[in-house]
Amino acid sequence: MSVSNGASHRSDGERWFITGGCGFIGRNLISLLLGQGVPLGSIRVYDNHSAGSLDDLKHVTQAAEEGADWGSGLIGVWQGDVRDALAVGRAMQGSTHVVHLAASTSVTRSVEDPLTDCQHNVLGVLTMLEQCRTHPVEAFVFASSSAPLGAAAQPITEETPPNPASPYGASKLAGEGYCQAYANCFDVPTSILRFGNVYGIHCNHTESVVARFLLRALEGLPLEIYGDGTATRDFVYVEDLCEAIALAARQARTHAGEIYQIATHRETTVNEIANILASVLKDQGVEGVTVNHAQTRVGDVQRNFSDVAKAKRDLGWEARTSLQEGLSKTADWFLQNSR
Ligand SMILES: C[C@H]1O[C@H](OP(=O)(O)OP(=O)(O)OC[C@H]2O[C@@H](n3cnc4c(=O)[nH]c(N)nc43)[C@H](O)[C@@H]2O)[C@@H](O)[C@@H](O)C1=O
Repeated sequence: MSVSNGASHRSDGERWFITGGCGFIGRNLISLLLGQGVPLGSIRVYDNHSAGSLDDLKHVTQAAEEGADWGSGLIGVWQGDVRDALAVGRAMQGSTHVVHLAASTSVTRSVEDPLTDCQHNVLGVLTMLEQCRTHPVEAFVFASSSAPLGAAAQPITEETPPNPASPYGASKLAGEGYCQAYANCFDVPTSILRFGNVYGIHCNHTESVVARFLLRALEGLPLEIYGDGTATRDFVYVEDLCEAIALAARQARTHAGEIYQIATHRETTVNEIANILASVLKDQGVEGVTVNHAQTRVGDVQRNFSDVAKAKRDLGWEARTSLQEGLSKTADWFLQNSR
């Protein structure tokens, strides 16, 4: 099957509501939707400004304004907490496609403070789903992760039994459960996407390995590898991931309650990431990148990569960007924006 990832979709009548839309993935999703022809006034962002603000969004488009209304010709940015049912209910009025990206995304922070992780990730999604029960929508896309699966046999598939290795994995698993329950019990068209390790442009998420490596290299500091660097992950380029979000949202009614792994089926070690980045940076004039080793983190799994056949079969999606190309684009963006 040839996969076009939905480039020519008609977007008439869609009104996108993106929680966490000022953050890394949100900014890229907005950029993709605008490129697909979704009008500015058909996109609304709901964000607590913890990982991004209106100013960050302005790297993607200048046409965004606090509180702008649907159809105003501007992206509306509404500030609020996803656990605040009243505020989120008000902001969501009129939306058709909800993408729930707002979350606490750090495995390490979840180990330090499991309760806060739970409050953001579990109560957050539940509050959003409650709103979709009372204000019906065409789609509710939930940003999950491979973290619910923990140290499972590799590659993981949608059939792999969950066994979270961290509170973060547990909170994402609970979110998946609520999405399935709301699809089964209340007919909310939920789509659960388990993201691989996302990297790419417009990233200010300084805790993920690619961003941290780049920021340190550009400051002339050694890359810090936790453990011996043989841990593996499945790195997916953010633009590819956003194509999957848009496709899943537009097909949520057909596949309500389904889980999809959104990654590349390629297993890459942290050492390989360090090596590719060092060579990409060298090509761009940043020489002499070095590496330090630090202790392994609690809650980390050793191996993780995903079978992605189900997303290709049902959604018509597959990742298109090679690791070399994606890391090169990412390094380029950091060189231009982080100094
Ligand atoms: C799917 C899942 O993906 C992410 O969780 P993560 O896999 O913990 O991501 P990470 O980028 O923190 O670590 C990846 C690997 O890289 C190792 N590592 C080495 N050296 C450094 C280092 O210097 N920094 C970091 N951060 N990691 C390092 C680290 O020990 C681990 O083995 C989240 O986005 C999460 O939201 C999510 O859903």
